[in-house]
Amino acid sequence: MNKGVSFLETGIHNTSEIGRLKKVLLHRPGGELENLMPEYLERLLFDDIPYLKEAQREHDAFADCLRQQGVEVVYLRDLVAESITDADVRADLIRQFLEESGVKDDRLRESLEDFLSALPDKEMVSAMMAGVRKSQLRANSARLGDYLSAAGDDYPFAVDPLPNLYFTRDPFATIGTGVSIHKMHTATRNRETLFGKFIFEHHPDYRNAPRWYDRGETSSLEGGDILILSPQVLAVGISQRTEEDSIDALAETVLSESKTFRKLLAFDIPKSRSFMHLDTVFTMVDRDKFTVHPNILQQITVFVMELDENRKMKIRQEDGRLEDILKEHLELDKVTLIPCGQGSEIDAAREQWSDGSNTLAIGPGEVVVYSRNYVTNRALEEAGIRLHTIPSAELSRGRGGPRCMSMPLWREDP
Ligand SMILES: NC(=[NH2+])NCCC[C@H](N)C(=O)O
Repeated sequence: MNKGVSFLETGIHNTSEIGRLKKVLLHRPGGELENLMPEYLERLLFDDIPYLKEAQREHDAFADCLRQQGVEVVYLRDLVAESITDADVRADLIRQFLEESGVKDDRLRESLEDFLSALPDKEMVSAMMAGVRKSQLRANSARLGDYLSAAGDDYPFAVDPLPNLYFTRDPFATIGTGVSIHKMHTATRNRETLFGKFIFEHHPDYRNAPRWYDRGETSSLEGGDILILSPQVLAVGISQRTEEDSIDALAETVLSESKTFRKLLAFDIPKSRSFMHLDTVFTMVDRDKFTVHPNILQQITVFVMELDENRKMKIRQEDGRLEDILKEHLELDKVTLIPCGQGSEIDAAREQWSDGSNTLAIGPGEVVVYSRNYVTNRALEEAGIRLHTIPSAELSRGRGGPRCMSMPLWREDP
């Protein structure tokens, strides 16, 4: 395939986990983290409140590390702002955003519309991401302030924050030259996918990308569950966040419409908060090497999905060890699994909780990892993997690592 042409056509080229990374989408955490309150943490999928200034410093170190390795970094806020191609698109974005934010009261909605409309594009997108405090609207209009006080509702937000946005891996995913836009498992994250919808409908560089899945579907699918093992083989987790029905639908479109993919391996993993996505327990670090959380290895079941000669989906369960299953389907001589925590049950559990198994490959055998997971990192190094280590004290409090915090837009073929 002519890479140059495909890149110009859809803006996306992502046929593996490990091909040299050329362009990646990040989100620098912003005001949304300062709208976290202890009583709403669980609903907002956080376990603690990161210190924003440090989280931004760590995130900038992540972006700089990628740039130093020749990766072009683009930011979600900028892509959304660049998708606002005219006044109608802008009005549409505001309208849909407020509708999906559950703003029902007319006066409140009008006041929010005024508030957002008065901001320049980038600031408006940041304000949507951060959420809107009622106190910000009160400051804008004394009359609305009286009304809000009279309404007797002491919930402090007119619009909730979107604190999980820095995990750009999840709301949509690039696969081959196309994209799947997701229906998220929780209401908290579902509004994030609206930004994806606008980018892939309006952004001049990305609006031609084929759509493998859409946010209007009824079952949930999240990007942390989607791994591109090779240009032919996709892996998708059946997890706390991704349902079997979604995998059936994704397999149907990707296997029949994409140029290269021939098989989908569905990984059934335990459904729990600490293993929310497949990429929290399993990531690819080289052509034939993977890092995996050893404490759940026995609990993973793999199903193979393929279209037969009549283009009917065939599904069969694989038995045997994970390394043998991977070896067979990736047509390799040998596969090495590198256990998170280097064989210690305790170190594995602790480091997996802070995303020790969640590596971002920027080329074959070369990955970005969190500094705090030093036991796992030693195991990776001993297995011959080259590490780029980034600071992680604050970012890790959101329960996601370097892979969760990145969405590749363009990788070279592996
Ligand atoms: N791809 C990932 N593993 N993403 C991690 C997302 C973490 C986020 N707090 C959530 O619960 O949704």
